[in-house]
Amino acid sequence: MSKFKLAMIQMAVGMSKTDNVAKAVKFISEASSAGANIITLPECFNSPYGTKFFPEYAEPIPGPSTQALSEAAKKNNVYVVGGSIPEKDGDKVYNTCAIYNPSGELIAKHRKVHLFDIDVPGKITFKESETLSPGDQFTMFKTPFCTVGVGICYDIRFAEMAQIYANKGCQLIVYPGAFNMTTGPKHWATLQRGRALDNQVYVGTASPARDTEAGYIAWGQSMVVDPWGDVISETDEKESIVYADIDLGKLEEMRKMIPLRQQKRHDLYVPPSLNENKERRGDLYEINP
Ligand SMILES: O=C(O)CCC(=O)C(=O)O
Repeated sequence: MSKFKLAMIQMAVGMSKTDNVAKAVKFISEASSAGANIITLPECFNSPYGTKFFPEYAEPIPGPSTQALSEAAKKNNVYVVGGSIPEKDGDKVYNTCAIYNPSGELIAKHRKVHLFDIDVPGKITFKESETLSPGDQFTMFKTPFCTVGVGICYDIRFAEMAQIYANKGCQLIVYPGAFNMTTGPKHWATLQRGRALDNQVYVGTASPARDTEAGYIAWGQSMVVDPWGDVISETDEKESIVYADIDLGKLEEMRKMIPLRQQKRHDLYVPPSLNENKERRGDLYEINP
């Protein structure tokens, strides 16, 4: 099954959690009717994006929002990469993506590992760490179509993470994300094309639709990039579904023509301290064809 259809849902997210979840379920059903096999929701699909909202909207996994995703995955016989929700675990809140298989089983959970703490004076200051805790694991899952790596939004800026996913066999990396009106136009597409080109993988992103009335205005422009770095499907700022036909044959062909994976000088990239630690080095640079 080297060909499949990927859908990235760009949905408007409002103040009502119930409405947000109902909308996500409706979009999953629509994407499935259009033939999608793997469907990704945006970051924070059940809650407005903002540090004050995270604790208020947080719930455990499983909980009502992810239970709805589990049922939608099963009913529509699809993989659902559940964007993210504020996840409550004890006294901590994480920005977490729950992933369901077509039987409705939770097969993986990614807690955003790099928290979005930036300060661009006069433009945007945001500090997720005010209310969120970071995850401490990378997350991959296997499907009959391909192996998928998961990152959330700011995670896309960290090239090593994508490289580790690719080295461990991922052919697709998905990033539910909510870039903003400052970094969106400057970095969003470039980062995706960079991650795709460096690692010769497909990259897909799903953003909330833009709401100019919101406290945090998401950029939108969900897209899918192929291993050549070409944007093969994208949308503007409004609600919509981005579909892409993924062809792993094209990925393999590209990797043969430009054999970066065989040419990498792993012996030169590793700092001496790591070089002595074979186990850790293997973890970083193990190649999984
Ligand atoms: O990296 C950026 O510019 C935006 C990141 C972001 O919005 C997020 O991590 O939620």
